[in-house]
Amino acid sequence: MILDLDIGNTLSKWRLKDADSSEIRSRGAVWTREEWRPGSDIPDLDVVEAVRISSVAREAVLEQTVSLLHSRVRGVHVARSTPEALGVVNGYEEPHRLGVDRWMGVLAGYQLAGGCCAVDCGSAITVDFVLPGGRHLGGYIIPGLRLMKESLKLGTRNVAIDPDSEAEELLLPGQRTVEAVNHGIYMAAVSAINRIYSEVCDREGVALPMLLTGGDARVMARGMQSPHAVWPDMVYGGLEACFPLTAAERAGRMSGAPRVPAPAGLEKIRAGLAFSMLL
Ligand SMILES: Nc1ncnc2c1ncn2[C@@H]1O[C@H](COP(=O)(O)OP(=O)(O)O)[C@@H](O)[C@H]1O
Ligand SMILES: CC(C)(COP(=O)(O)O)[C@@H](O)C(=O)NCCC(=O)O
Ligand SMILES: [K+]
Repeated sequence: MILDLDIGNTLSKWRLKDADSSEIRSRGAVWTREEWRPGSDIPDLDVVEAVRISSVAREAVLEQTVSLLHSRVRGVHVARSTPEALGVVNGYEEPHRLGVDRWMGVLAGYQLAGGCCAVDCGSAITVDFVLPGGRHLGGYIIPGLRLMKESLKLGTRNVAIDPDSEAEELLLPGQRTVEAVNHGIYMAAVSAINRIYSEVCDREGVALPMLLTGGDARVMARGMQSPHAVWPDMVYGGLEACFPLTAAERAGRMSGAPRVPAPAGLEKIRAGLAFSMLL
């Protein structure tokens, strides 16, 4: 079995992949914490022959995790952000500072779709662009839905929030505090992504397919104006592409990859942008 780990700021996600059949056998998530030990909520390492890790947690957490794994597993592969990989040139001035989960998403997106807009809706929402030739432009970082809610709670006296409720009637003005917060934050996040996408496509003169991942990908997808696909395993896709271990991976196939969404025409994107400027 191959154990894939995606350690985010909120949740540490794992999945077990059969090295022979390439099938995903099980998956789970635990809160990201200081220490990571196999236990009831974490898979049994006896069946694991290789581990692949993407981590944006504190370096000490990663080091501890890796040393724990090294004593039990033969192959431990830790992903790093690099200046170039798999035909993509990292757009950051200091490439190693790009969050490795973003880099994994960009590499997976490029392998699947060529140029694309990769959106990761987790603790933070990140929007990254890579052009058809493989040039990563860099991206945008905004607080995720939960962080936005928590910041309101921290910074105000009378704003009650419900961290677990999702906005439903998104466009309506809220008539209770919780509703006003949910709708406001949802509008802030989806409007930002829609605008960023249109502005960058307009500027670069190319309509790019949009791929979404992360804990809030599904709810965010409902507000996207452009054709898009949700790919829950996009970060894992980057790990597969960087460290191919199975026959399918060596042939370039990534588990759970969606069909590439056909983007709207550039003219339509530009028309939408012009319309939004008039409002
Ligand atoms: N059951 C859940 N538990 C925790 N967070 C959830 C859950 N469902 C959705 N979320 C949302 O997903 C986010 C975490 O998504 P994830 O992509 O795992 O983040 P990260 O990679 O930053 O750890 C939370 O901030 C929250 O908004
Ligand atoms: C932007 C992030 C916090 C997103 O992390 P996540 O929401 O997935 O937990 C992470 O990619 C990160 O720590 N990046 C380093 C800074 C950067 O990418 O510029
Ligand atoms: K993220």
